[in-house]
This record gives sequence, C-alpha cells and structure tokens, in this order.
Amino acid sequence: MTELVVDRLSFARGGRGVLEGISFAIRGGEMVALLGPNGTGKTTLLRLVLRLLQPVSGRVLLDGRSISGMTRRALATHLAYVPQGHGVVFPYRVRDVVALGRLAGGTMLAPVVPAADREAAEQALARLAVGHLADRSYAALSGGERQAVLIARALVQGARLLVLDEPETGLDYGQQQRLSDLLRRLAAEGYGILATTHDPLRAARIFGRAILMREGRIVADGPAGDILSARAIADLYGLKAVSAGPA
Ligand SMILES: Nc1ncnc2c1ncn2[C@@H]1O[C@H](COP(=O)(O)OP(=O)(O)OP(=O)(O)O)[C@@H](O)[C@H]1O
Repeated sequence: MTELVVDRLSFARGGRGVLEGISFAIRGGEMVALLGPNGTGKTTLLRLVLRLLQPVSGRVLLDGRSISGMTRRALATHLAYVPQGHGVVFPYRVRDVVALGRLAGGTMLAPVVPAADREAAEQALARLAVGHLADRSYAALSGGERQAVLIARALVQGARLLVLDEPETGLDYGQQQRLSDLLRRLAAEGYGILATTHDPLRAARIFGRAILMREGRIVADGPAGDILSARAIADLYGLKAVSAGPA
C-alpha cells in the first residue's frame, strides 16, 4: 500500500514564508480534501508533493523513501497529478491522451503508441465508464468528461496516489456527482486521493478526511464531517456565519 508522508515541510518565496511546518500522512484508501482561503498555500503544497518545487526544509516520503532522490519515472509510478480539466487542451484523440500517461516520467515521446499502452488506455477508459469517448477529440469534451479522461491517464501511469487540483471546478451538479462517485470507487479500491477544493459543504459530505489550511499552516486535520462544522468553516474563511451547514 502506498503511503505519502509530508514531514515538517516549509517553503518560502523571495524571503517570504509561504508554508510553515506542514506535516500529514495519507494512506491508500483515504480520500482527503485540502481546503483553505485563496492564497493560503494549497497549490504550493501540491507542487512540493509533486517535486515541482523544492522545500526550504522538511521532506516528502513515498513508502518511506524521500522523493528528492527518486527518478521522475519512479515518482510517476507512485504519484499521479490530475490537473484542472479546463487547463491545457490537448489536440489529440482521447485514447492517445490516456496512453500518454504510460510515458509519464519518461524522457521522450514515442512516435507510435505501443499496443500494450493502447490496451492499458482502453482498459482505464472502460473502468471509468468512458470507453465510448476513446475516439473523440479531447478538445471537444465537456469538463466532466475531461476530468474522467485525466483520471484514466493517471491510472495508466500505475500510480496509487492521485493528487487533484480543484477537480470540481466548472462541473455542473450531475458531473460533480459522477466525479465524487468515481473518486469514492477508487478510494474503495485502495487508491489514496488528495484533492484541493473550495467547497467545504460538499467536502464534508464526500471526503472521509479534511485538512484545513490558513496562512501557510495546517489548522485542522481529521474526519471531514466532524471538523467541517459551520463554526469551523466560518472561522476558516473569516465569515460571521455560514448560512447552510453541512448536510
Ligand atoms: N509563481 C509565484 N510567484 C510568486 N508568488 C506566488 C507564486 N505562486 C503563488 N504565489 C504566492 O504564494 C502564496 C500561496 O499561493 P498558492 O497558489 O499556493 O495558494 P492557494 O491556496 O492554492 O490559493 P488559491 O485557492 O487561490 O488557488 C500566495 O501568497 C501567492 O500569491
């Protein structure tokens, strides 16, 4: 089982502290929401976990090994990043976008997608119930379809920990529900899930655990339904009150 450990991580930009003493661990099977006001350091934390930034101090461990010494390919077999679906738009067919996940951490793009990689891509799309999209152009998909395709791409990478950046942004209610069901299914299969979100009420219902951040520090970490009380949400976002409490 893959375990991610973030150990006393600190980060600064231009001499200004951005993250201070961040520690937590995530195991396979856990579904963790990362919440906090704009500018609090959530994306910076994800970028440190993905080794796209270097910490000032502290470490990130995957199955007990520091990521600082890992090859890109080794890192990619543990950890997959699912960016926002409305970000980069690939001018490729869906099956090729997914198959490219097999090259994550590699040093070159293969001119022709090998048959085994094509097969893995088909299986991942079928598993996420979007096999019918395989021959469509990725650029022509809806936001929810793109998220599913990007998750399929993460799965063919072989990674057991998925890091998602605001996966619900821009999705309508139905697509949000389908995405939640999908993430829950993956967690039940043993995948570890860490996702940033700006929707605490939804996080309280859907995620098993929440980590709340404010001004570069973790201020709460525990069962989402418990720690995302109306009072805690109001405090986190500097509100007098939250009009609708968690369902
Ligand atoms: N490339 C950059 N150069 C300089 N400062 C940056 C850069 N990226 C982020 N910051 C700053 O670092 C701090 C943390 O930003 P970060 O994007 O991690 O916050 P966030 O919690 O993800 O915010 P949001 O919810 O708005 O996405 C903020 O003060 C932000 O202005």
